[in-house]
Amino acid sequence: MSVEKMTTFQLEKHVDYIKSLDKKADFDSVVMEHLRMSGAYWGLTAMDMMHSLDDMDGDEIAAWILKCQHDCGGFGGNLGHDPHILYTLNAVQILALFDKLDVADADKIANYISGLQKDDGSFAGDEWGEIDTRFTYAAVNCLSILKRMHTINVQKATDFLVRCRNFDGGFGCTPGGESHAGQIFCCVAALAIMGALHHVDKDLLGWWLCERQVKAGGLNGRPEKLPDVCYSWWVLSSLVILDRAHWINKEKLKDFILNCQDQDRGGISDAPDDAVDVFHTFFGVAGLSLLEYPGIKSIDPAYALPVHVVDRIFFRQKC
Ligand SMILES: CN(C(=O)[C@H](Cc1cnc[nH]1)NC(=O)OCc1ccccc1)[C@@H](Cc1ccccc1)C(=O)N[C@@H](Cc1c[nH]c2ccccc12)C(=O)NO
Ligand SMILES: [Zn+2]
Repeated sequence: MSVEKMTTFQLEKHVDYIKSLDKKADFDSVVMEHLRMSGAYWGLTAMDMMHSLDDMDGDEIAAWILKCQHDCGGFGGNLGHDPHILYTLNAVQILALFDKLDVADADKIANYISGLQKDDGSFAGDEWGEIDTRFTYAAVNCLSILKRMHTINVQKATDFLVRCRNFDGGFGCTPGGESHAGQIFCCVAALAIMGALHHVDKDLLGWWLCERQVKAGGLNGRPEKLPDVCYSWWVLSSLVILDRAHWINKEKLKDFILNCQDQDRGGISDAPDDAVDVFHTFFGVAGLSLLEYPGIKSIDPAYALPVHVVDRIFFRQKC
């Protein structure tokens, strides 16, 4: 049994790592260029959880986001990139972080998203028509934040997700698709936002999810796979929504995530001693947040936004 170096959360190092990203023009930033909107959402949400969103220029970022919007209402992953439902969600999430939802035309965005819903209740990701439960989650999260849920057929959206339920209690990307932690998160979170969690067998799915924890403490995405920090989010957020989070060993998961930090340069990787990236840094901080690690703001397990942001959206007193 190797003695893992016991470590604490290196908050300041992770803040500096994320701030350094914008200036880098290395391989990663080129490869990730088409999903820069997602990268911005991961980095900025992590910054807010670490009490450092004020270090970022919200006005400059909001201006860039609006330049990524097309006439159809959808947002692309970067300037000049085609609109897609995933980046439209990320754009709206970032505006919510900065309390700048007022700069978005909610009706125009809702029109884009509702136009992607099919007769069977499913959602396409864009005009090319790929169907995936990820896109239902993106549609439902985004429209809920914009208060435009009435622009889609919620009952048919729910019926499609139920048709994607498997015998193991999990969900796949389409009916008959095998259960995968990422798809399970999307379906469980979307059902929670639509108030339809009664369609989920919490004990059956809770068992499948807690079985994702390996001896080393980390969580994997499917049976027999290696543990990966991002599954700390996909699996644990689903368990929190199903009220079964106490079925895993939280202490061992916390140590696994802390062990994936780069102690010197900051950032969190998918597994110990791997290269860090902004994606796993976000999902590592979000996992620690769900584990109620001291000094990290709470994150909402369904909206994937800090709780104070979700509260501001839904409970702001209209003066
Ligand atoms: C395109 N992506 C992936 O395929 C990652 C790759 C990976 C990371 N660790 C193990 N594999 N896989 C991934 O996100 O799988 C989780 C998943 C799968 C399907 C549905 C939802 C989540 C990553 C980017 C990436 C690529 C390569 C290495 C690290 C990060 C990615 O953008 N994932 C998306 C997953 C996703 C796509 N659509 C979504 C809709 C809602 C929620 C999540 C997503 C995301 O988390 N957006 O916020
Ligand atoms: Zn991962």
